[in-house]
Amino acid sequence: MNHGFITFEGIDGAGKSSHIEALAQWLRVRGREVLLTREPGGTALAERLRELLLHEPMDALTESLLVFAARRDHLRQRIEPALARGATVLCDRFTDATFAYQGGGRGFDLAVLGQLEGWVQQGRQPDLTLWFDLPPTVAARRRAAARAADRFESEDEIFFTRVREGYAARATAAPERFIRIDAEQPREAVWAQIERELQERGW
Ligand SMILES: Nc1ncnc2c1ncn2[C@@H]1O[C@H](COP(=O)(O)OP(=O)(O)O)[C@@H](O)[C@H]1O
Ligand SMILES: Cc1cn([C@H]2C[C@H](O)[C@@H](COP(=O)(O)OP(=O)(O)O)O2)c(=O)[nH]c1=O
Repeated sequence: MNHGFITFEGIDGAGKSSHIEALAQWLRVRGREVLLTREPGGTALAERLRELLLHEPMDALTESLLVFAARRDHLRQRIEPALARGATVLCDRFTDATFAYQGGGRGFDLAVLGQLEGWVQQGRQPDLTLWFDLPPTVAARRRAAARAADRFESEDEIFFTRVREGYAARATAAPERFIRIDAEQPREAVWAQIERELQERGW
């Protein structure tokens, strides 16, 4: 039976948060220890950096350094120890979000992001990435109905189109770990796809 590191990705409003808890339950009833966490965040330090990232104005390099600083702390304090004891880690966003938002959305240098990724992760990559993909217009409609926008969520459709392209490029570069979830479907169909994809892969 598979275990390891699963990440959830997609533009804001794609429906990730609605399914991550359901997947945690699905794994727990199958006897797995599950760590449910998120980025930026997951440790006291990283949650403080998250507050700054979501609300304080800053340039794309500062943003990139802060998300990777938060990630470093999160990996060392929580993700790596959980994987070492055999738990399954479910993380709401990880480095693909940095390539999509800072790289795609903000247009920041992908080569620099690749170097930071190498330093911070020392080769660690998710075993599986569920990419919730849908048109930015649909996601914007869902967000508008659900919550007040933070610094990223107030960006326009062009920004989210670039973020989506950033995810698509990461998926093309690592097809073995990416699963594209059709997030435009009704909730039940999204969940059915997630369950099917995991079962097919022996999770
Ligand atoms: N498949 C779906 N169809 C319609 N609305 C959805 C679907 N999945 C989630 N939603 C709604 O869209 C909003 C954003 O979902 P959320 O899970 O917070 O997205 P994310 O975590 O990806 O930003 C919420 O109000 C949620 O109830
Ligand atoms: C992990 C990560 C997130 N982000 C952004 C994307 C999201 O808009 C925001 C927070 O993500 P998220 O937790 O999905 O927001 P919410 O709680 O509102 O659903 O941070 C980056 O820009 N780069 C990153 O590396």
